[in-house]
Amino acid sequence: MRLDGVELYRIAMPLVSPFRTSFGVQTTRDVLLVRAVTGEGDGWGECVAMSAPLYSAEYVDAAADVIIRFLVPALAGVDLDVTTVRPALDRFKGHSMAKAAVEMAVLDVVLRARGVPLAAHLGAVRTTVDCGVSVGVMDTVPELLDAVGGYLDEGYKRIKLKIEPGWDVEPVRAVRERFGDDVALQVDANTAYTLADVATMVALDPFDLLLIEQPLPEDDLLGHAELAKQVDTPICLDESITSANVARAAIELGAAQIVNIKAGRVGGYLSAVEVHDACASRGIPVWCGGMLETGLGRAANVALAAMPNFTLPGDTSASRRYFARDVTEPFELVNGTLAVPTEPGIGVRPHPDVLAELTEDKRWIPG
Ligand SMILES: CC(=O)N[C@@H](Cc1ccc2ccccc2c1)C(=O)O
Ligand SMILES: [Mg+2]
Repeated sequence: MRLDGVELYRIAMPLVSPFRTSFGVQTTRDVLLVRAVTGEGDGWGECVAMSAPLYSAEYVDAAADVIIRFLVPALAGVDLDVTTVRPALDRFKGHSMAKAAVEMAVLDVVLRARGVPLAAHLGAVRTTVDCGVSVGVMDTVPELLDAVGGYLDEGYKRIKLKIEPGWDVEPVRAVRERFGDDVALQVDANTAYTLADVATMVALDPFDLLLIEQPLPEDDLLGHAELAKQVDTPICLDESITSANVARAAIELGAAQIVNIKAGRVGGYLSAVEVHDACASRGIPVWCGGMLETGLGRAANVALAAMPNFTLPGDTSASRRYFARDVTEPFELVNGTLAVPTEPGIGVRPHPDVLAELTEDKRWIPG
């Protein structure tokens, strides 16, 4: 299968409510979609980078540039297949989210042509995945409790609270006091603390959290290993885990007892499988992280989250958690789960009218 070319779509998706984390507030999702066109059909990929390099070093304009300048040209003349796309892209350093978007589009077009669902290709063992929800930093505790109550009423199986210095122990205590000890509860600091804050992390121990996600900077594996010795709550890494090699190192160092897997962060869904396998062979449970994806990335994430070692609820929330209207048919929560797509490839497509309405820029790159 040869690549005729790639169409890039830049779409702006307003969020249903501002989403605040330790690295800033988001009100709109700035999305880059990749449509791979071949003689046997087309496939869709989604780049999960943000507008600015706040979560990681990548940002949308840079992803578009590296796709146009290097990644699409690298696929010219390649016989597109699930085994040829990564070697063609891996010549280039970094730009994991850009690579993941291109790889996802190629996986989609190839698997659609073969009539194989992505979930089947990845080795899914479930037909539904348990869903958690990520709750932003709020202005007041009452506001937070209202938001958490609403998500619990919707059926989410796990609550994740964003924390940062000054908004950590108090909101966690308030949620425990209001909703009890049985609610599955975890926190995500997005690298906002240092080892000097160990007392704050220890102060979270009494609340029986499932995990503390990425408390320290993404390059501080030894710091996380030291912190893990001083706190009872398991340490989960997100930003730090950029490949299966780093996952193995983090686990060996005792820096991660749990891993959040995001295909975009590790360079694609095939790399995500490698991270899954590296964790599984070391008895480290994983869960599927979220980057406020549209239904396209959400479909692929749900397929990934159906793999055996994804044993904790992920951030694969319903479309309505973020968007009043998704570019695809919305993913709806049913008894706290999302259904794994069963159609070939990623199993979903953008609705043409919605895509046209949301598209701010479109660009064709010949293969
Ligand atoms: C669901 C969740 O908490 N995701 C990320 C953080 C995050 C937060 C906000 C975002 C806004 C735009 C794009 C990506 C984003 C990622 C995390 O687990 O660390
Ligand atoms: Mg995180």
